[in-house]
Amino acid sequence: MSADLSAVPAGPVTAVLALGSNLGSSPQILTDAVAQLAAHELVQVTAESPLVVTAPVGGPPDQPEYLNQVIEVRTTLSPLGLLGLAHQVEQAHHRERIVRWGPRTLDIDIITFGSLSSDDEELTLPHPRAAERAFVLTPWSWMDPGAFIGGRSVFELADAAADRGGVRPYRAPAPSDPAAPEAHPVPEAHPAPSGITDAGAAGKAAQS
Ligand SMILES: Nc1ncnc2c1ncn2[C@@H]1O[C@H](COP(=O)(O)OP(=O)(O)OP(=O)(O)O)[C@@H](O)[C@H]1O
Ligand SMILES: Nc1nc2c(c(=O)[nH]1)N=C(CO)CN2
Repeated sequence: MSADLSAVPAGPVTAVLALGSNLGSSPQILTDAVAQLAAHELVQVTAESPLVVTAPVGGPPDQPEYLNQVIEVRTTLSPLGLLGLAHQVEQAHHRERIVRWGPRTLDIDIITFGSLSSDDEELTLPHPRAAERAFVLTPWSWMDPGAFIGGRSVFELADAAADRGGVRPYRAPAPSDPAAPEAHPVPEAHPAPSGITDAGAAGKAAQS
């Protein structure tokens, strides 16, 4: 399939994004990331799932649990423009790619972009592993119980996913809660995240 991933859509397209973090102050990182995506003039965040705590799937066995969330956006960015924006937001949170499926401050995957299909390695749509990941499907089904991916019900896929038992709702700790989890330490000291700009987002067009 060869979709034109740089094409700016004629009108707003609904896309589903999955966010994950297991290094640093994950609840704050996800909150900031959604705000940074929403701050782009060509992106509107139209729905947000609850946060979920999830057991790591793949990668190093000793990595911390993840905090995951799924959001829906309406955008007039091109598919690659939206990917570029996702990468900018990841970089603002010092995402490093060291080990495949290794721990990260922030990961943003594009799960669907309208009804687009793409087998391009740079941007595969729908996301090739989303339909088997409860850490994506469960929060997505809570946000939108009628959602489909690849013609299949997200709700039913979540129920069938091998990692479904590793997903639970996130409960924000009360400030005085002795069980409040520590933020997962990030290996190196990093400067505060910088603001997100349009600079790297391809396919930018005037809002329609
Ligand atoms: N649907 C997609 N969403 C995000 N990135 C994608 C997608 N399809 C392909 N990619 C490409 O995958 C590359 C690797 O992405 P990343 O390092 O975030 O993978 P990952 O999140 O660790 O693993 P996984 O792809 O299994 O979720 C990116 O540079 C990007 O170009
Ligand atoms: N629980 C969980 N496991 C993962 C996650 C994630 O976000 N949550 N992301 C991965 C690569 O994208 C690999 N494994």
